[in-house]
Amino acid sequence: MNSIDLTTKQCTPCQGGIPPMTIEVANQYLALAPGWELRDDATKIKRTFKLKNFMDALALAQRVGHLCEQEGHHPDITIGWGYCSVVFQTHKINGLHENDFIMATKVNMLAGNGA
Ligand SMILES: C[C@H](O)[C@H](O)[C@H]1CNC2=NC(N)=NC(=O)C2=N1
Repeated sequence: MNSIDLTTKQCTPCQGGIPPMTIEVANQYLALAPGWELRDDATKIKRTFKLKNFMDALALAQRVGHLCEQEGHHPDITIGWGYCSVVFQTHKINGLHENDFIMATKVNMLAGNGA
């Protein structure tokens, strides 16, 4: 599991009709996505990036948004002074899918090591 580089994978369309990832599997995927945490009974993942000010948070949100639009898998993003929080869920299954973790690792790569 740890040897898989999710950043080399693409999001695949999720049509629903499959069960969401179990918490056990989600925890294994989390090991590949440093900084991300499970939320809402393991139906979502979240990471909050700290930035220097409001405009840097806004800029990160824009960059994350463009990346996610390219992949067709979209986050909920919240920004404020000095932070940008990113949440992923696969809506069709009201829970987590590998796509969410692919995006988490791609966002990590884009954002650098900001915690
Ligand atoms: C049709 C379209 O591909 C889907 O509605 C996509 C769009 N972006 C999405 N983004 C996220 N985060 N979860 C989804 O289930 C999702 N579904």
